[in-house]
Amino acid sequence: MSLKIEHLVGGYTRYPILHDISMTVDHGETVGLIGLNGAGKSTTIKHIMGLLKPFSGNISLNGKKLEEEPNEYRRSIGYVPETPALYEELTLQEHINMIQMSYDLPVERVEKETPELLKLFRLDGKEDWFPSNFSKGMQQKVMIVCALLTRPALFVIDEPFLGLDPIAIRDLIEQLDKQKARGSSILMSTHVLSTAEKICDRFIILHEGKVLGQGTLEELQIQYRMPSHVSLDELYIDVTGRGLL
Ligand SMILES: Nc1ncnc2c1ncn2[C@@H]1O[C@H](COP(=O)(O)OP(=O)(O)OP(=O)(O)O)[C@@H](O)[C@H]1O
Repeated sequence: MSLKIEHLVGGYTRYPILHDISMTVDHGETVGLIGLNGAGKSTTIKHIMGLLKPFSGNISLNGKKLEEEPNEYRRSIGYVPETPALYEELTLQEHINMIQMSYDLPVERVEKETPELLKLFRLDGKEDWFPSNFSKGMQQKVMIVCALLTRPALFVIDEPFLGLDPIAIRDLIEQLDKQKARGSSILMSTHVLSTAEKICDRFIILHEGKVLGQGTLEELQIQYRMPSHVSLDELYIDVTGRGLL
């Protein structure tokens, strides 16, 4: 699955937040979307998810825009938002059942994988509980389990590491690796650059609604004339610092 964003101008009101954003996430690739608070990461993700309409520009999955094949487009993406969105009146098991039905997932596979994933994320035994009463990190895990069950072609994950404990982060990374080995692509926004450096193939640096740079760490080091020992953290602070001047 490849995601292509071309010359996206977008935002919430008539004043654009994103200015001429172009980027791609290729088949089987993990791309890190990084940028300061307010840079436009979540806004970009909301446009990809079709929650906001572009003022101009195109967003396509395997060449198809959301308007062309809305169901196929939406089913191809597993979205884990920054703020978990759960149904107050549904139990954990009912959330799983709803995902199975709405994505028309094979029942046997869901019945086999659900206990494994719930155990992995230490949510086992809580099937009859209401996730709306869970802690923020536990709610995030419910969203992650639901997204993993759908085996999407593209994972879009907003700030995956902020609410999770270190064991859950390790387990999430392992699960994403497995999905990637099956050919899924991953786009994640994150501030945790040391982890992003380990797991992302490429990075897109957003700054004030514009793409300041993109590429592998090596390509960014060359682009910004920095030595090869410079970490993503150091590079990012230097580059965004220059952008702020
Ligand atoms: N619902 C909204 N309505 C109007 N403007 C918004 C809304 N949400 C965000 N913005 C504005 O859009 C800009 C980009 O915000 P966005 O949430 O995309 O940043 P971000 O890069 O995800 O930041 P963070 O790292 O803090 O999550 C900010 O100036 C913000 O004030």
